[in-house]
Amino acid sequence: MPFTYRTPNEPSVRTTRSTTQPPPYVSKQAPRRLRLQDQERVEEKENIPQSIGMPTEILLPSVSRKREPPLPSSTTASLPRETTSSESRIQVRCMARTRIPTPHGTVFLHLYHNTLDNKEHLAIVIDPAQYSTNSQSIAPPIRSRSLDAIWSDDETQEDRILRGAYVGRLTPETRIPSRPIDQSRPPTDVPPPLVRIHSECFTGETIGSMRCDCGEQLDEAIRLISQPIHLSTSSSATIPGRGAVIYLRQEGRGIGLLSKIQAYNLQDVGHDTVTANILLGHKADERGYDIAAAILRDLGLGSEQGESIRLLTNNPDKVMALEKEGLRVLERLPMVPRSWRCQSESALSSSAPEGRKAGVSMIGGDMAWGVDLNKYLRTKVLRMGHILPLSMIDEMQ
Ligand SMILES: Nc1nc2c(ncn2[C@@H]2O[C@H](COP(=O)(O)OP(=O)(O)OP(=O)(O)O)[C@@H](O)[C@H]2O)c(=O)[nH]1
Repeated sequence: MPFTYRTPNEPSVRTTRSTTQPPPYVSKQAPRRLRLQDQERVEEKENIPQSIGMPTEILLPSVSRKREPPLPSSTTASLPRETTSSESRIQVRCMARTRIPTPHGTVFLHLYHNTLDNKEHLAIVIDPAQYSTNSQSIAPPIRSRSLDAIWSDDETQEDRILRGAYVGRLTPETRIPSRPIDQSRPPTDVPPPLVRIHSECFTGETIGSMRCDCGEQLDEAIRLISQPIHLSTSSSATIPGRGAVIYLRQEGRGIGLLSKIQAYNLQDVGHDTVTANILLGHKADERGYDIAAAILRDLGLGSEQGESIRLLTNNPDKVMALEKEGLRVLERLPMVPRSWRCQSESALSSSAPEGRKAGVSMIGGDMAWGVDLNKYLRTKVLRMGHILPLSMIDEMQ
């Protein structure tokens, strides 16, 4: 008996299936925008305040138990007065920041809460000059306004250190709490920071799946942002690389891991990544970038008061979404798959299947290549409008 996947707007598609299997799958998960509308209606009805109120648990003996206060006025005040998009509503707060050593150098992981969803979105800030003990950087430090704000009158130095509101290095001997930062940034000759908006991909980033290029892209973004910056004023002068990866918890282009796993099975029976989403009752892409924009503003990146940004992406939607949010994107830089750039036979391992190299797609790993990935990349270009030269991949066939 034929198996029919029904979707509200699409004609049904038939594949073959045994009669002993369960009834056809119909996704009960509405597209993201509809879900958010529903959530807003419930909030309005129940008059739930749009502040973020989570308790701060004790982690240090000297830190007192406190409720998290409402968003600091500095963050709210940084929002433009006239807004047409969601930016007037969404507020973010950096709850904690810490140093993470990586194969590409030191990064600062920032964990954010927001007033739109209950996910913990992240910012990976690459600005090692802040960590350096000996240099006075000529570039403005990339810091979170909400993290550096004073959260309450009785906030102690220990509270601030615990949540990462410190400057320089944190050591057993050195603990220098940060101060609230000035909104304005003096203009500099330093090139605008590199920024990537990255969407969560458990399969690609955690278990090294080569169905997609997500793991490699995350690694490549951190690597690129960490590269020293050559200053135009002098051919030899460089400063440490600086920028940020905004890591959004929008697994599977916003459809969630369950649906993405089902979509992979649809891909194995012959559909591409776009059709698979649609057959499950989703849109090809259900992501939003309003939270990313709010986080960037909080970091002083792309906002009126901050620096403009250079965005690492092949996806024109991301550039448009940020510009619609009022952010200043000076330039788009492509994310060309490593295997496309490194086409010689010797560059592809002969020992591993499909040219896979050890550590591929993990942070600090090598390049990914394979039949599934090839299909995925092609579909992104041909059906999702991603800007990549397909001629490069064709030369590899
Ligand atoms: N639904 C679905 N999501 C996928 C699939 N493969 C990867 N993803 C998700 O796709 C997201 C990444 O989006 P991509 O379309 O690869 O790239 P992008 O972020 O739009 O564009 P770039 O900035 O150029 O990388 C992550 O959330 C992944 O979990 C798939 O086959 N189906």
